[in-house]
Amino acid sequence: MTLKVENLTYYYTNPEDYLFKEVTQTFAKGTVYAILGQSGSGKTTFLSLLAGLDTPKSGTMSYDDQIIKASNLTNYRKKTVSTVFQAYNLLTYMSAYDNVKTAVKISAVKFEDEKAAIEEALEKVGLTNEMIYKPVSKLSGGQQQRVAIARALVLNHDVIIADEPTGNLDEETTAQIVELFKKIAHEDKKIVIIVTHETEVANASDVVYTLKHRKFERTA
Ligand SMILES: Nc1ncnc2c1ncn2[C@@H]1O[C@H](COP(=O)(O)OP(=O)(O)OP(=O)(O)O)[C@@H](O)[C@H]1O
Repeated sequence: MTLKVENLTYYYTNPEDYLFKEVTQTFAKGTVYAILGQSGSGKTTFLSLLAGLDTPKSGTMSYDDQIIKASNLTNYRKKTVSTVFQAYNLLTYMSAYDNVKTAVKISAVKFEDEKAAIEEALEKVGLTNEMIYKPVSKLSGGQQQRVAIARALVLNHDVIIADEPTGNLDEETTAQIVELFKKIAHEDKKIVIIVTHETEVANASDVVYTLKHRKFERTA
């Protein structure tokens, strides 16, 4: 399983003001990738292409050697990719359990034992039984991000994309969340791609790309 981009080019309005041009990269399962780059360099834009939220101006993206066409993006988002954001984006008046359950409901995926699947995802990210049934607003930032990660995991998609997932967290919690992403990639054989501006996150990742001068370079 690999996610590949080939000759990917993107600009918002003016082709000469491209953010990146003809980028070719392969993302393999079992690996955590960090994408570094200065503010405004285009990291979030690149992630939005990988997440199937936007289409490139030219070039292709493929998963498992199948080109993902614009007409297939909805399917790709439903079946292959899940996202985690800096701001957690949880329904804070609901419990962790209900947040994950809501994602399952929206996806329309049917589990044989839905409760067990939701509890398993929440347990995997290190939340105790006591934590998962109280309102998310009563959890710490790190715990809330774990809920968001469980929500991304429950559908068992192959690609997990995270945009500054530790941007609101202290150093120690950041290290724990990065360890969690590594466990997910290494043990569950997922592709994990993290946009970050934190060198500690990059240092802990398996592969680092830096978007600099409108080019991607492997820097670790
Ligand atoms: N919808 C949009 N329309 C036009 N320009 C945009 C749009 N979204 C972003 N941009 C511009 O594209 C450039 C790249 O933005 P992007 O958010 O991808 O950068 P980034 O590297 O993720 O930045 P940061 O680290 O600050 O989040 C910026 O100059 C931004 O102003």
